[in-house]
Amino acid sequence: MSGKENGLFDPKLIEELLRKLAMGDPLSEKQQKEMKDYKFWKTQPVPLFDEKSQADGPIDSVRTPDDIPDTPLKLLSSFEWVTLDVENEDDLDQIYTLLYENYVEDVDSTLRFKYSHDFFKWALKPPGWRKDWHVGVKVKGSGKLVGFISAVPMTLNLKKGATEFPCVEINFLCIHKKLRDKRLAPTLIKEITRRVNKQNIWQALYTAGVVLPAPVSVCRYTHRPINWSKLHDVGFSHLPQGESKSSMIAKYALPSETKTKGWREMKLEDVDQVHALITEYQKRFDIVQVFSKEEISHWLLDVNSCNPENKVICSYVVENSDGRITDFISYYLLPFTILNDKTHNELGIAYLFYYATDLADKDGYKKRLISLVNDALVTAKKLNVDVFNCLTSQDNNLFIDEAKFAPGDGYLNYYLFNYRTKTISGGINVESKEILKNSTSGVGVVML
Ligand SMILES: CCCCCCCCCCCCCC(=O)SCCNC(=O)CCNC(=O)[C@H](O)C(C)(C)COP(=O)(O)OP(=O)(O)OC[C@H]1O[C@@H](n2cnc3c(N)ncnc32)[C@H](O)[C@@H]1OP(=O)(O)O
Repeated sequence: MSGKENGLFDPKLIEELLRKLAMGDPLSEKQQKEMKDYKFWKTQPVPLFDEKSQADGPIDSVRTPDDIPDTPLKLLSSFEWVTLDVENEDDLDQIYTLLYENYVEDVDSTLRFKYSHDFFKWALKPPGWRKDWHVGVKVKGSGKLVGFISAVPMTLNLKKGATEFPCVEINFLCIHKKLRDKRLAPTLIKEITRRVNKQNIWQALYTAGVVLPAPVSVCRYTHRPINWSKLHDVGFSHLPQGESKSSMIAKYALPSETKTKGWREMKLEDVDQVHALITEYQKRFDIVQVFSKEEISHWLLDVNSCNPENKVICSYVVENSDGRITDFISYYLLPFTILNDKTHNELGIAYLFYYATDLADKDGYKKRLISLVNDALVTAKKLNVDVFNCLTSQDNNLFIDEAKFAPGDGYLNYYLFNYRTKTISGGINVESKEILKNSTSGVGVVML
């Protein structure tokens, strides 16, 4: 049952919110076009829809960086390629402005992603990051940034260890609203591909709300109100029939303190143990990111953050009486700015990130996940989070109901560039899109 159906939310407003959170609409006819209509994507090394089973592996013929042109594709004479420097505050401001004003679809939007410089530094500067993978298009003369795409390095592991290769994660593709539908996106995609190929990397992972040829998996967004009263104030949650405001507030109330014994914030000294824990835990999924210890420090602790007060990533561990770390859980914060509301100017939003536990027994495992997530919700509330999101990826389906997450209308499609493999369960029924209760997904990788 979706959040809309069970009367949790005001249908129109919440649908719009969910779409923005998911960066994509529920499947519309326009999106379900045929392969021949994907003028750009049909020329790219990606799997077709409903492909007859073929052997797993790269789609393109083998090439070397020397086979790749040294210079970028030509742009119209009024535009130029730029490389953005995420260590330079002015460049960060330009990325911020482009995304703030254009990453959300509707012109009259009252919500904007409240990106921060810290968020970009975290998202765009993991170990091994390259400046020339932060690609922009500017208008010559005015110097205005009108297009952006980024790649960050990662190691991907498929099929429970059977295949492992270096690849990139592509994110933040954005084109100024006034330049939409002019085929600039394919140009940016080809340019980032060229720059990545020059480094002898031939595969990429990316997610999108839109349907493109052809998803390796699809997950559904779910949402857990934390501050129901505020969500109601700003018009995102309506009062279901037969309920009172106080009954809704009581429904979503959380304890003031965490309950798991040994729960505490993750520290730098925990990196080795957390690295071992997640490496073991990830073996249960079909598509995962392989982390180095350096990457764990970056993604879970944001060790290079200049502003520890302005948290982007929150990670907690459970340490037992022997000093052993048995579990960890993390989430990242990306609030919305609310425009035109007299009382509230920000909506606090958390996204579940990575977690792991060493508990193997089946019943205990589910209970453990529920208590970890509930404790994460308690900590998120203290950080002024109003709604906590998670996908049907990982083993999230085991706690979604119990921790009071409601399915949304947003879906996230996962794609591999230049790699073919069998589709992976995203924790939902592919036809009905219903969440598979008590059945988990094969998707272990979490994308921003
Ligand atoms: C080895 C290394 C490989 C590296 C590269 C790996 C691939 C990376 C792929 C990128 C992963 C990005 C991951 C993220 O960041 S997902 C987030 C995407 N960004 C947004 O949704 C922000 C708001 N929207 C926009 O800024 C624009 O509408 C965008 C930029 C999305 C399209 O601009 P515009 O609306 O002005 O269109 P066009 O005329 O230029 O181009 C039309 C063509 O573009 C295809 N299109 C539309 N949306 C997407 C999309 N989200 N991924 C891939 N392709 C997309 C579309 O099907 C059509 O192709 P075809 O239907 O004719 O075939």
